[in-house]
Amino acid sequence: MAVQINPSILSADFARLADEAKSVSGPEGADWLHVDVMDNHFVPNLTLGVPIVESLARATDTPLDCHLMIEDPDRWAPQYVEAGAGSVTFHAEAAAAPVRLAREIRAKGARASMALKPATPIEPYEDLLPELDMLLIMTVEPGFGGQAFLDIMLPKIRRTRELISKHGLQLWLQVDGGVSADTIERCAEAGADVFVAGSAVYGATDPAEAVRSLRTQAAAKTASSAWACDH
Ligand SMILES: O=C(CO)[C@H](O)[C@H](O)COP(=O)(O)O
Ligand SMILES: [Fe+2]
Repeated sequence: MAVQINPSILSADFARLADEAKSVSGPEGADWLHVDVMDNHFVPNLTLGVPIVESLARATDTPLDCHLMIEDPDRWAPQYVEAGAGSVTFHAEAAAAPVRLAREIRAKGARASMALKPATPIEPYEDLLPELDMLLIMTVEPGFGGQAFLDIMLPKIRRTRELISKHGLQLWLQVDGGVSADTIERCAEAGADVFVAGSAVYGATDPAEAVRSLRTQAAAKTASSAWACDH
């Protein structure tokens, strides 16, 4: 699979969401738009919910990648599929029944994805990987944009890529938090193929150019990485 760049609207102007979405759309633009849903319980911040995702889905052709940093995703995640999300990520630490939830998200027609906070290891979830379309490794503590990338997550990205290869799975490996021109190559080399970037895209003078440039960097590193040979 080609590398994918998913700008996070957490760093966009919330009063101009439709325009901000359009600013990164187009043939060489965002593969997905990353939508951070925070409930001030699972994380100490509050962003947006189902009605805004519904409006955003109508306002852009770019598919929505909803990252749910919320308690009780078992109850809420299916509603984000109904709101128009093409991919829904719930947190392993919050889901009561992750297998049942992933199956429900898929049955409703979206890609099912699970996220791990920095202190959550991948190993207990090895047997669940076939139930997922994407695994998200957080490279900051979830809750806020603009934080520094945690280099200590690189071994977890590598181990996860090894598990994906070992089981011959197609699932995508996403990284989220502090991904920028300075850090994206390390993530790509370690085995990530889907890159969320908030401040590195919406903090740039030209967000569309930032997407293109990040993709070029990641693709070059992926092509020269050992893990990509059997990808
Ligand atoms: O999930 C998130 C934070 O919890 C965001 O997606 C992430 O932080 C993106 O912002 P940046 O690229 O500026 O770190
Ligand atoms: Fe996110």
